[in-house]
Amino acid sequence: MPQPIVAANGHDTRPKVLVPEKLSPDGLALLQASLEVHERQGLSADELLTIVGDYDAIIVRSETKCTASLLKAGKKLRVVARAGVGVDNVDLDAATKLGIIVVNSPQGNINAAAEHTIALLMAVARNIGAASLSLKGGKWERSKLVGIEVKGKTLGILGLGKVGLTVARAAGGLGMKLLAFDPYANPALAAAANVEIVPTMDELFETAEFLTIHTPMIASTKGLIGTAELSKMKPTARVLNVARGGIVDEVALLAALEDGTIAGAGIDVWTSEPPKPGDTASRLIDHPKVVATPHLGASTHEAQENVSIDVCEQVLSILSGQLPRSAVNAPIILPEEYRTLRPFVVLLEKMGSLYTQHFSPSNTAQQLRTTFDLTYEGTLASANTTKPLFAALVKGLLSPISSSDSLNINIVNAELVAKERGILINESRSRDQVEQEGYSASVTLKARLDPRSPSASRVLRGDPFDANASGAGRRKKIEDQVITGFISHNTPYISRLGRFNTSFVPEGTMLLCRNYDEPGKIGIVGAKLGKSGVNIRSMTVAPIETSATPSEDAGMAAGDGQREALMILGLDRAVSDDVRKSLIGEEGMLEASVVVL
Ligand SMILES: NC(=O)C1=CN([C@@H]2O[C@H](COP(=O)(O)OP(=O)(O)OC[C@H]3O[C@@H](n4cnc5c(N)ncnc54)[C@H](O)[C@@H]3O)[C@@H](O)[C@H]2O)C=CC1
Ligand SMILES: O=C(O)C(=O)COP(=O)(O)O
Repeated sequence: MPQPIVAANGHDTRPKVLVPEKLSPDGLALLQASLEVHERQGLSADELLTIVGDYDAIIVRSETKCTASLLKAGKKLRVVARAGVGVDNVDLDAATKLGIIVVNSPQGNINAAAEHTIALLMAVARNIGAASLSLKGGKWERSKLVGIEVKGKTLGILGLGKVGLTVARAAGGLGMKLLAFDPYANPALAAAANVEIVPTMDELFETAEFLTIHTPMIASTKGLIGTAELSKMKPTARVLNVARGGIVDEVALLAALEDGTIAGAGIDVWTSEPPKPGDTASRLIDHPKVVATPHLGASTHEAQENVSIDVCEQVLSILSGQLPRSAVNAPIILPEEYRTLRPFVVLLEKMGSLYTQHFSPSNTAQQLRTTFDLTYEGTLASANTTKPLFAALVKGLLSPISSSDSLNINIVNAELVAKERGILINESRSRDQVEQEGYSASVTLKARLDPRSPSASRVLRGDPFDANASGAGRRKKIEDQVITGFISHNTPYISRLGRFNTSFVPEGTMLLCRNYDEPGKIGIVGAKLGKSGVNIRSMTVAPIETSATPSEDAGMAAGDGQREALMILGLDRAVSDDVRKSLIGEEGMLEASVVVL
């Protein structure tokens, strides 16, 4: 949980949450201890745009339009929380691109929406709206307001998801016959609720005495019910919409009511909310055959408490570095799964960063354009998801060459970002036992020739060393660009770097020197570093019997079969590039790179 932090100047530096709509205080109370919560109802779109940049999270209902420009203006935004189900007011593509997690509350108001649908069903069947108005107007019109019973009538359900099924169960209790059209319906759940799934939408339109809509508002459902569909319905039929305005075309619905194509409608949601005076929605609201409510489906105390607590808990999770339970634009990862993966997330980020700094420092943020094989070995091969590891690797690869504020990479946008930067990562699993030295899982990152550029076969990439150095100091084959890491006692280790088997903790500033395995090399490096005021904190030497031959490995003098060693030094401060270069000039020193991990 984020802790309250007060800066030296006394200002509150807790993460900030903007709440521009009415949210139940039950959830907000959870935030108040560790976050700065600003409830600002009634802001215009422009005002919102001006202030959103100050906030780490925004919690909305259906009124706030989280457009691409609003999300872009939210420079610090890490989460958009929708206290409800429908996320059609959030530009999900833009959020994903920006690495902003969008969460919702998929269960909290389902019952409320279903009960509201039943309320409209009964109100439409029994003329409740008109009767109430008439009586309040001093009239007593019993014979004019005779209704119909729903018992024995057919309810057609378009969209048999959570709300649709809950409506079905309640309507079944009222003795209705239940039909549904939903290409993705769960047949077992449908059968258990006595719902017959029909193969075509037309069958629903033709048979239903009441048609109720419970699909989300997405491109394929916008205007799903128009003049053609309404004309297939019985003249006695009534339409209910507690899903979203615009799924039923309002102009077509008004015409169908006026010319008697259908008998009535119960509508909770509108194309434009609130409807503007004089527009079609307003004419529908005034229509005597319509029972209208102002988007009240989720407006019960119970539902508002549920959704508020649900999304506030998720905001807290995300702002404290955990994963939410209902991310709309990210994979669902169970907390216990994430706990197991967490040390490897740290390892993968370090491996990515080590790769770029050691093997590929001349690349730019725009294009890393490399193909990698990433293999999860041992027990890690059975992980349900590797998304957080993938994201950590992409972040690590790019962090040394991107400014940190442009680098909001997480499970939401990692794949997109990798694609944009030309990075191809092939993930695979190897169940071979890696039980040794107290660890049972490891990860290997291997660069390989980019199949996208055939000419790459002779291109030697990633010279981490001095391009002016001659002979052995010059270049490294892409096949040698391998890093293996493992976790022991929650600490990340590198066990292979290039051709060297080693074991070191990738942390802080490190100097990596390849040299002939001869006496005196450590002394030379130590003296040079000491002269420039740099202390050595740790040291590991990894020897190798080199296998390179001059013909295979252009520019490498190691083909003479001389033993090489990789010296890995942990340093207490940064090393200037001049000092690094001066090391390569020394007798038997082949390469030197500095990495910060
Ligand atoms: N009026 C209000 O206050 C409330 C409105 N809602 C609305 O209800 C919608 C549904 O909510 P849930 O049931 O929780 O969603 P859900 O995702 O559980 O169910 C939606 C169902 O619609 C189906 N579907 C999608 N396209 C379809 C199509 N072209 N034809 C037939 N079926 C299709 C899906 O397969 C899915 O089973 C939400 O998206 C939201 O817009 C939800 C809560 C409150
Ligand atoms: O949850 C939904 O999809 C709703 O439509 C509820 O909207 P609201 O939060 O009441 O503005």
